[in-house]
Amino acid sequence: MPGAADIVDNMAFTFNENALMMRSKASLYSSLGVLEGLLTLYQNRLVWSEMSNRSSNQLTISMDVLFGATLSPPGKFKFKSFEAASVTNLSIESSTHFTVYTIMAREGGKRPLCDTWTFMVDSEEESAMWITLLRCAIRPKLSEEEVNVLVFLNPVSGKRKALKVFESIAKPIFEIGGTRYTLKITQSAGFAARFVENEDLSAYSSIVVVSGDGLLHEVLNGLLRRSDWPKHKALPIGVVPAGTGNGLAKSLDCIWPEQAAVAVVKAESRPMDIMSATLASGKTEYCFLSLTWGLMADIDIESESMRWAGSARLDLYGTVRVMNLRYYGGRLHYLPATEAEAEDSGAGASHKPSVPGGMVQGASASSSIMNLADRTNQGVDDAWGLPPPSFSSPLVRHSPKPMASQLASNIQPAVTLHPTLTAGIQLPIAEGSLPPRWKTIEGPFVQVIATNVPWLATDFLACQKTRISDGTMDLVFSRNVSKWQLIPYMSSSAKDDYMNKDGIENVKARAFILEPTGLRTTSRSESSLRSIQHPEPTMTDAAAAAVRSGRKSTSSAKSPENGSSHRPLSVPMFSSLRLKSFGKSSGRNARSSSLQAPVPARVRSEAYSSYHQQTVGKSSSLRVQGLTPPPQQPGAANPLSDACSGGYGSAGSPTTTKTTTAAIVETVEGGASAAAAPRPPAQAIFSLRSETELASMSVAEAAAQTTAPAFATINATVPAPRVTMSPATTDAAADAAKSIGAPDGGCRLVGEHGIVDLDGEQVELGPVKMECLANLVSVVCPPWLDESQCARVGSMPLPKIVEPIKGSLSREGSMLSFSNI
Ligand SMILES: Nc1ncnc2c1ncn2[C@@H]1O[C@H](COP(=O)(O)OP(=O)(O)OP(=O)(O)O)[C@@H](O)[C@H]1O
Repeated sequence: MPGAADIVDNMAFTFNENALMMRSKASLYSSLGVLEGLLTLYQNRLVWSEMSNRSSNQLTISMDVLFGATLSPPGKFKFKSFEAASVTNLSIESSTHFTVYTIMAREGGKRPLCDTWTFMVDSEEESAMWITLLRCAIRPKLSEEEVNVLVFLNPVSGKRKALKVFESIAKPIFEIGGTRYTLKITQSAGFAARFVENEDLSAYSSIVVVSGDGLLHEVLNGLLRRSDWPKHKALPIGVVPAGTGNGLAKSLDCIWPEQAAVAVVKAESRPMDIMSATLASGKTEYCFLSLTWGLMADIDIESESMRWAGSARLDLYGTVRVMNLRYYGGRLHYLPATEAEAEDSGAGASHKPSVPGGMVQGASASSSIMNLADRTNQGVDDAWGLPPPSFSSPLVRHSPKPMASQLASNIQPAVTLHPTLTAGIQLPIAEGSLPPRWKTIEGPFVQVIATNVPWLATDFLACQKTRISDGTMDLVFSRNVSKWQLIPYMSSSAKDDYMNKDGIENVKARAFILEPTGLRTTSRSESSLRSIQHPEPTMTDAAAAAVRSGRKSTSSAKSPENGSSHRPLSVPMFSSLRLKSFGKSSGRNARSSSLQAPVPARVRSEAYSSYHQQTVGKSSSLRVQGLTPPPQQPGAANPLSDACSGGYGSAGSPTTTKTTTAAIVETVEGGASAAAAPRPPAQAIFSLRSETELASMSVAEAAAQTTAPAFATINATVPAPRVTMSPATTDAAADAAKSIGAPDGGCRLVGEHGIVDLDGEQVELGPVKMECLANLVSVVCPPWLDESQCARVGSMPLPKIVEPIKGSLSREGSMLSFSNI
């Protein structure tokens, strides 16, 4: 029977950018019993291979689906929930066993599958090291010490279940994933905004809300009101959905709280545009979701009193409103996106978000985590009956398929938009006064939606082709349309091909100005529509307040002019204009803005890279514009004004906001790359020499000679980042390493990104490696760790010697292949 060493000796592996981080013998708890094997951690996957004469099962877990690692008690455990798993496993201080946690998306929007895999290694130290390195691999951008997530929880979100969602799902997932957090339960509306506006945020690595879109809107605006906001623009912001509409979470394909919590653990982010809207009062609000005027805003705001119905309130009241359509007088001026912009964002775009890798989807609070034994060979029907996606039969390597939403990882920054697209345009807009390329559409309108995301609520697909970081927004509007034409659009069955047909018009725009003329009618008869073409807008606060409180008196009044069901209102009546998400909370915000707003009966809005909340402007009293950057400290760089130098429609520096794969948002000046830029690789202290070479020289000599990267000289036996040295040389090695600044603990860095000569072909080597000389266990020092952090990893108690890795390189494809098992 071949031993482990024989098997490993005969391994042939294809070397690619997937760097090896650790490998040791490990037994896997499975339905077949405890199987002996070899566990290998690569940067992008965890591979376990059985070492047995009888069978040679193999398990490959992609890092995309792996979100946690904890010590665990001996034996095979079946957990009923994340909470149970965390309570049991996190109380363990040392063990030779550890468990890894996976989560995978399922088709059809079903609750994701969660799973656990338990391994046994030779020593407690080795087990601890596995946990450390697994967590490094799961969240490659941040060390555990750097993570401190500021969590705001709105206890009154949605059906008031946010606390339960947090306690039973998010919190245990954070803990399992080694993610420190600071929880703030909001005491009132405005609590979170005040906190982020005034408190020192330097201790936090990201901000996450457990709520709907409304609280996120609050947080974004609080953040952008800070005088030092540019300092925080790269702070990721995310949402664990627990609200009513949850439009952002849906648009990010992250509607299950588990998915969102896992995304937070992984600390990955993606860019997102922001829309700025300036109210008539001069107050600027930032939105990440949409701006609605007319039908949608009415539904949202006027159904506030039906919050008890959860998200159904939007459907229920939506039906009422569609059956009793209102028509609003107004003009919509917009700057169309250029053909190139429209092509970039529209053609072939999916409503599925593009999400960097690593986003995984989760399970429910009531779901339980089960062991392999409970799942193997079970069907997919059982949410926990994972048909072992990663537990394959011999010779069939199975890599769990990344979730469907993991599309392009190279999210492009938002297209540069000029923050002065509407500057210089005077309101009211006189005939011919708009700059070139601007277009005007006359109302009356049933609705105008400016959307930055496809979904405004979990069941309302507003515009399938909208993309959250293309630097443009989609205007979707309806004018002379009947309720019957609207129904298909209002249902979630609306697809792209529905646009620009049957009364649903859609254009891509870079900026727009909405100029309500002050009238609302419930009739679409020609005479009614004609009669409101040129109303005399006047506005009183009382009337605005009536609108904002959703009273319908004005809309139902008879026209004194023609006796039809509409009439020019005694005071102009405007639809709600909502900034924010399709949630009620935003309505409150919107209303308060409106109340303070003076008369101007125009709305001006501009997305330069907008946060888009379903922002609001309820009524003529709102004026929305996207031009005013948040106040800044003197001398501070202002990405908004810096980008203002061109004329109308000209491009300037991109100003974007980022969100996570799941839900994380962060502002970035100059595009996604600024925030996404990897940390510089750790400094190379040693270069790696071939085994033979090192064996023939003393450690001190080797240390002295290997101060420069020398991967080009390395031959094909090198990719296993380890060399064999006798224990006698260990102390000397440690001393030598210390003398040139290598970390304590017998570990040293052995190189940085470099090139190896592989069968005559130059192959790029992965990240910096750290070699632990003391016991020949090699780990890769991830590029995001600096030298001292590597030292910390290296100084951990190290496992016993594991089998040396030998073998030869071959280029037989991109995946690791085992030739002999
Ligand atoms: N403790 C609190 N009491 C009352 N209101 C609060 C509190 N905390 C936050 N709010 C406000 O509640 C509003 C509702 O927000 P949230 O978005 O969380 O829920 P939702 O409206 O049900 O969901 P969605 O916005 O997705 O439809 C927010 O605008 C926020 O300002």
